[in-house]
Amino acid sequence: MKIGFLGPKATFTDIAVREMFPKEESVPYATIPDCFDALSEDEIELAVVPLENALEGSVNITLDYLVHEVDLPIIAELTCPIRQHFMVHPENLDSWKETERIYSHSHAIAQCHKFLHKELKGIPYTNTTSTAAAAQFIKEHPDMKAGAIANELAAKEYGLSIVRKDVHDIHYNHTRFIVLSKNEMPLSEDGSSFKGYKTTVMITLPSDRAGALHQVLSAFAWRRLNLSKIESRPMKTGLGNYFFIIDIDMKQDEVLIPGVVAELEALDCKVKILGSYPYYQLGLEISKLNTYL
Ligand SMILES: O=C(O)C(=O)C[C@]1(C(=O)O)C=C[C@@H](O)C=C1
Repeated sequence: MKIGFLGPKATFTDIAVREMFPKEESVPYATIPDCFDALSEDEIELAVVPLENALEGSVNITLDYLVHEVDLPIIAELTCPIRQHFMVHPENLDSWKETERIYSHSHAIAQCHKFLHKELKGIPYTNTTSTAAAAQFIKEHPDMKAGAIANELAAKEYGLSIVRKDVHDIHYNHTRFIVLSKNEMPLSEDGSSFKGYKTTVMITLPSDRAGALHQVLSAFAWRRLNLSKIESRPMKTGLGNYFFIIDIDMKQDEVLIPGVVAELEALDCKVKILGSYPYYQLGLEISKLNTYL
């Protein structure tokens, strides 16, 4: 089975894939849309992309592609701990305090705001397509006074020196990744990483109706359906038009979820189920990193 992921080698997404699918072939793609396209065009059977970080919130490009650009179901969700480190080219190790530019994924930069403000105040950032892309760039530019924020595997993969470890603002830093596939794929319910099932729905409210969101939420509430996430995003059809993404804390059944969908449709809402899938909490053991190289 071929699995596409946000690359290059040694992104956090790559680590999530290695943890969840250790025996499968994996293929890096430069951007999140490239992963979606590769799956749509059957170059790969699964795609793994980041969805949400505990400190920085949703990865909007993933949400927007899921809703506006493709029709690909979510078949699993993987949550991984995220540890960010600041690294430079080994040739610049002694002079790292003279860093003139910091490279990383925008989410990673935002997760390390306190460190950057305190130790590298005022140094400009350049956003890259992933943390590992930043590490690769630093490897290829020893002549530049630059550093990257990335993980330990990336430091090893691209031969960089970590000068500050664990520079993310808050200890509890996790990112959720989603696995997409055109085909149903039985995934294991054994082992301690399996945590349960979720169903994700996208809901568009009828325009300008007072109390519409309240009615939507009560359709879930009186059925005692537990919601673990509710998020709104612009419809891209004009200011003030939003859709909602709601995670229901259960597997799709034959009664409650079809009931909620029918009730919402009767309220003139548009409802689309984006997936009903198992979710996993992966613990990244640092000792395992060496086996990935
Ligand atoms: O750049 C990476 O390493 C990724 O896998 C992407 C990503 C993200 O998009 O949030 C994943 C985890 C971290 O939160 C930072 C970056």
